[in-house]
Amino acid sequence: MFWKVESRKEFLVAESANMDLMQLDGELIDSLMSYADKIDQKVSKLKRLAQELRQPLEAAKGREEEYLGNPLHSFPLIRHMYQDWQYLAEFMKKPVGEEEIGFLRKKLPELPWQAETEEATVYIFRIAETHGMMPWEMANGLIDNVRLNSTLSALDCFEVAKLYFKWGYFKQALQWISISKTRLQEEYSGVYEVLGMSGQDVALLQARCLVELDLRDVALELLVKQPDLAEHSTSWLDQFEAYPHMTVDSPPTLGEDFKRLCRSSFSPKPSKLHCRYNSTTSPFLILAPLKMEQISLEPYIVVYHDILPEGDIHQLIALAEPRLRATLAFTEDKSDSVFGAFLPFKDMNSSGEPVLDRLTQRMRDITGLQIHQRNRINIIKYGFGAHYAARHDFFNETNSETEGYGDRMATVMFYLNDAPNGGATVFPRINVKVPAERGKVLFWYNLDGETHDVDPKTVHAACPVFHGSKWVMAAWIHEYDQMFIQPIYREGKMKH
Ligand SMILES: O=C(O)CCC(=O)C(=O)O
Ligand SMILES: [Fe+2]
Repeated sequence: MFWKVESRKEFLVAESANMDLMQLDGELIDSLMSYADKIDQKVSKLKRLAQELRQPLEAAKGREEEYLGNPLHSFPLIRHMYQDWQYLAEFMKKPVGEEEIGFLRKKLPELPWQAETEEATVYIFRIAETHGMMPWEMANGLIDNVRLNSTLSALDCFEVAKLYFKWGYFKQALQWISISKTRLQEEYSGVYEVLGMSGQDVALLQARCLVELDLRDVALELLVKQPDLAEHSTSWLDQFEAYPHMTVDSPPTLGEDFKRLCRSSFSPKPSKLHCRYNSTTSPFLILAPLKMEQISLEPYIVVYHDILPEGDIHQLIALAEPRLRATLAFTEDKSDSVFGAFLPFKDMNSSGEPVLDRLTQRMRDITGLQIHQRNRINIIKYGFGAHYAARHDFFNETNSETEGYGDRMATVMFYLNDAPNGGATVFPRINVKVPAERGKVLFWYNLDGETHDVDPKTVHAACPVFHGSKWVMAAWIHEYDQMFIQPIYREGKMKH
């Protein structure tokens, strides 16, 4: 797996970036209001002028000849006609609110780009898919039995519909369009048109989806009802048939087991494993035994509870937050799984904070293994919709990391906050789900303890977070670092 830092995707993961975005939105709205006020002022000036200019005409009504016989009437008329209209032409031509337009133009490059907006739409898709939510449930803020205090607007739903259409999911696209239409209130249709969503666009996308689903008749019925499309409705449909939709790229694939485990409806079978106090892994534990829960024996997976002191968590998050960068994680087969903000430990370690030493020591105590503060410790923050696609932590191949330190034989992960809405770590092959709970530590071996054969059953993923965020600190523990503490080593079958 490779990491790539993508600074433009910040909006998707960093609350601070979104906060900046909200603040900018506020400034732009203020500027829009001031633009409207300026137009208002011009309009009322013009109306007042028109009223004043009309007065002599009103006074003369029905007795024009007599009226104009008075030089104090005819002179003003001539002067007015010669002078005033020239000035008025100038005044009418004068642009209004140039400053505000300039401000908006200047800010446009700071706003999210299309790629980011699409990515955010993909998050909606991923959450809907993972939790098997119907479009209307998502649009009403119902996710995995949790009711969020928010809804999606007509424009939002239309954007999601376009994404489903792009991927060739015509039925879902139609559902999203129909929600969008019900949210498109008549009185606001003019407003929506300004924002790039006309009734015509909606009807055409709807008709196109219907044609793709071999429902030309229904599509025709729809278009003839649309005043601006009725006349050419058949030629639209002919065109849609002649040029069927070409599916461009594909939606992220989410395994069935992944989805099943991520849902709150999943309840694990009672296991024969149990909880106990561990006081044997390292000398430290004799003094301070830790509450340990066995999750699986093969592969070996355990959870420790109540490990991290509040103060350390606070310090760590405070240290990491300003340094987080939006990140893309690359694997060989999947190149685009953005999953959150990420901070390599070495970037943070330069600050020489004692909390980092304390936490690394804690990891050593828990695992009984050697952990070095190189760049193998990461802090990850998952924002809305962010997840971690299923993969193993071992490489089972020769690369610069395995050559130098051996493979990633074990993983230890601290949950730094409660993430009750999504965010669990799941091992789809062995039906294991570990909810993200503050202060908990998850530890597992990726390789067989004796032979160091890779264990494909350790494939794991992080469920998308659909409300709030999830913070973890994870360390990959390497084989060669254990050289002096693990003398027993038998050659395995599957070793690279
Ligand atoms: O965040 C999680 O639950 C999984 C993270 C993980 O697998 C890793 O960092 O290796
Ligand atoms: Fe992992």
